[in-house]
Amino acid sequence: MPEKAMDDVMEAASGPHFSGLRLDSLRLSTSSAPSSPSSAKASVAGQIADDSLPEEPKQPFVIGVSGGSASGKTTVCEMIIQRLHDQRVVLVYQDSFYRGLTAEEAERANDYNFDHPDAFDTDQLIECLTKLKSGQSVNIPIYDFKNHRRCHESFRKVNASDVIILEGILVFHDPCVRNLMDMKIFVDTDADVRLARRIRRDTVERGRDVNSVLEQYGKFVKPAFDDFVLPSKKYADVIIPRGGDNHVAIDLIVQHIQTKLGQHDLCKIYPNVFVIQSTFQIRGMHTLVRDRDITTPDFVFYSDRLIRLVVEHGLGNLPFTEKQVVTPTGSVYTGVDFCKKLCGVSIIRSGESMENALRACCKGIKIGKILIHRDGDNGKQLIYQKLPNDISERHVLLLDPVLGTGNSANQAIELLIQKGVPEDRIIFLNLISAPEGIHCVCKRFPSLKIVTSEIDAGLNEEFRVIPGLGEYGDRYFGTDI
Ligand SMILES: Nc1ncnc2c1ncn2[C@@H]1O[C@H](COP(=O)(O)OP(=O)(O)O)[C@@H](O)[C@H]1O
Ligand SMILES: Nc1ccn([C@@H]2O[C@H](COP(=O)(O)O)[C@@H](O)[C@H]2O)c(=O)n1
Ligand SMILES: [Mg+2]
Repeated sequence: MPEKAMDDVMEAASGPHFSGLRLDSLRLSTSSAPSSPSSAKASVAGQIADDSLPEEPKQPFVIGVSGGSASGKTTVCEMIIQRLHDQRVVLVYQDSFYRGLTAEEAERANDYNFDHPDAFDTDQLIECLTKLKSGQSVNIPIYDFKNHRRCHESFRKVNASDVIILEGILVFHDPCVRNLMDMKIFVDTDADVRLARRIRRDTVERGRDVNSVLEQYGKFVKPAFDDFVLPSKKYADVIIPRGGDNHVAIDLIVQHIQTKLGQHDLCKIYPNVFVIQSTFQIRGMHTLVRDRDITTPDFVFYSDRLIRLVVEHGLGNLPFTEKQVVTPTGSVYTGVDFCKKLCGVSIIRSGESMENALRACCKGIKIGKILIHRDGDNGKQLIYQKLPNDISERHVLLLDPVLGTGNSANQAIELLIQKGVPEDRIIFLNLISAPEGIHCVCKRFPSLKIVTSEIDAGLNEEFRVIPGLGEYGDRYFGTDI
């Protein structure tokens, strides 16, 4: 199997995006960076015990979606995925595990019962699902409904995810498959609606004619539904009447999944850490800025968009006073007045990339600067600082797009506190944050707020954020070439 072919069908929904905390990559535990990678590793156990985190890496949440053919299983799954936009979700089709007919069988495909459990390679399905559940990536076969065969040249590579959805007519039939599921959903749609949809779909998408669809339905699909699919409905935790039309049921299911998955673990530990609500737009922008091949203008453009969102979110954490205005209709509108005593402080050099967004949101805002030398002296050397004289009376938005070890951040925050800024008046704005940096800053300054757009997996041996986006300042200011 050529490597390229596998890459070509790389699963988009499970791409290189790690917004969840991975305990296996949590290496740093003390409130300052360890002096060596080995000491970092050695401190893992202490950190986990300290923060009451579970010792095992989180297992993905597995959802089974069953129902008759054309009941709307795929449609329901796609709606769930759309609503779970801030989680990594992967959809696995039982259909991918159809055994595939020999040339001889394919000639008499009309006599083949595709609705019987034996038509699927269930052992292979169990192997794939078990691997995915344990966090490994898998190659899933690609099945062609037109010629009833598997594509032997390529696979669909599916990566580890937070949620795995397995859908298919018989996913509740085998007890071993059922036992891998955390939640079972049955899509219940009237038989006549299913048949009508199936005729339309199979003639349009699966290369069939109406007569063959009707013949197959009477001979195999309906009897198998009665013998295997319907009896498996009793295993369902949730039954969705009317499939994708039932928005109430789908919303309730999504809420349940979100509760099960919970917030980011670090937000539970540190209530002052805020990760902005993810959307496909935000994930798309992160995908672009993290791509090492993006051009500098595009990097700047999408970073600016993301930074603007972080800044707006950060401003939303400032205190406000009630204010009433009279509208042109003569009515009174009761709203709020912004907090006026503000200033920005950028940590040179990459923090300066966030100044424009701050200026765009807060007209005429004062912006101070701090330069900290990161190499040598364990990153604690303050080289330069220029801050507004009245900074102690202001709320401070501290700007640095990447929170790595937390050493520079702590140095900057220390300086602000020395200048008389109360800790709870500092909001630290990041684009991406490493869990190690969050621990480091939040342990030392528990009243300070951190607002970030994504929390990454961790730091590597060189204390660089992984997956991260490289040297932010160089990429933003075009000095990386
Ligand atoms: N609520 C719905 N309203 C109209 N058409 C639908 C609805 N749900 C599904 N369909 C259509 O019916 C066909 C079968 O739906 P699909 O979700 O693929 O079913 P399944 O995965 O259960 O076989 C598709 O062509 C789909 O677009
Ligand atoms: N070569 C094949 C394989 C399967 N089928 C039919 O597909 C149905 C399952 O897919 P759904 O998306 O409808 O769940 C199943 O009822 C098989 O009859 C086929 O026609 N040809
Ligand atoms: Mg389907």
